[in-house]
Amino acid sequence: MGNAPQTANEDFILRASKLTKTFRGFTAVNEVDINVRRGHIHAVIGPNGAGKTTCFNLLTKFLQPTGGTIHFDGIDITRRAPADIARLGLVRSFQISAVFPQLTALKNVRVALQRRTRGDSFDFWRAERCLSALEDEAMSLLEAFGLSAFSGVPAAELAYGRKRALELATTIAVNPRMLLLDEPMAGLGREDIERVAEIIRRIARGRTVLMVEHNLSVVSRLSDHITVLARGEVLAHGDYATVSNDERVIEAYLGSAAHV
Ligand SMILES: Nc1ncnc2c1ncn2[C@@H]1O[C@H](COP(=O)(O)OP(=O)(O)OP(=O)(O)O)[C@@H](O)[C@H]1O
Repeated sequence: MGNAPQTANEDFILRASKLTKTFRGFTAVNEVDINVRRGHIHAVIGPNGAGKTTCFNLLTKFLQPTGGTIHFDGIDITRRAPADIARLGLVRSFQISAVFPQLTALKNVRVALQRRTRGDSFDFWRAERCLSALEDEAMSLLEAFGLSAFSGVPAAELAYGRKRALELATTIAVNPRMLLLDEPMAGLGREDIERVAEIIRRIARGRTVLMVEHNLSVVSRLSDHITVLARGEVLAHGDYATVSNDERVIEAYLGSAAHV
């Protein structure tokens, strides 16, 4: 379907329209439309310098757009602050999680669960007794993320892939409606990639995921819908078969290290 227009009555949880970002006269993102369907895993891909990271930072409100609008579940969030949209349920990985290296995996998840029930602020003076009430829930989250054997291990001592899994577990603990992941596979070896891909698949049950990802093999297996950016503009969108057969996409990737 390439660049076919998307109709207004489809159930999009996130809608970015004509999103634009200019840095001192250089337009890094130019009138980009991204519509993310509720319950989908949506990937944003593109060759180096395409504007993916800038787009991600615009959607998570870490950057203010020069132009365009962003709606989350019908609410105009174009001018909202990151913490504000996190409260609405649109959460960037590692925005909330902040894994504490000296705390065990279990304590990290427990603190994150406490945060869900108490909102944004930590209250370290809360009785240890109260935190213990969340122990069972924390253990089952660790189990879901393949970390139960590491519950007593300080986060700092976990292998890289497991640390990534813990970060995702603490993000999910706050129960976001939509999760935005910035290159979740970056720096991971083959085995960890499989593990994290499975975690993302599980996370996506019952919520929406948008990810910027370089690993096209992962994108092809995980994504329901893909937006391809090149030179700050949307080149194509659709499922993997559609975009990977698009002449303009193939051309944009030629000469870059990755091929679709
Ligand atoms: N703060 C900034 N100031 C000036 N130019 C910027 C800034 N941030 C990004 N750019 C430029 O905008 C363009 C898009 O960058 P961006 O990092 O969004 O691309 P990307 O698709 O994420 O690239 P990569 O895959 O290499 O990470 C690049 O030309 C980059 O140099």
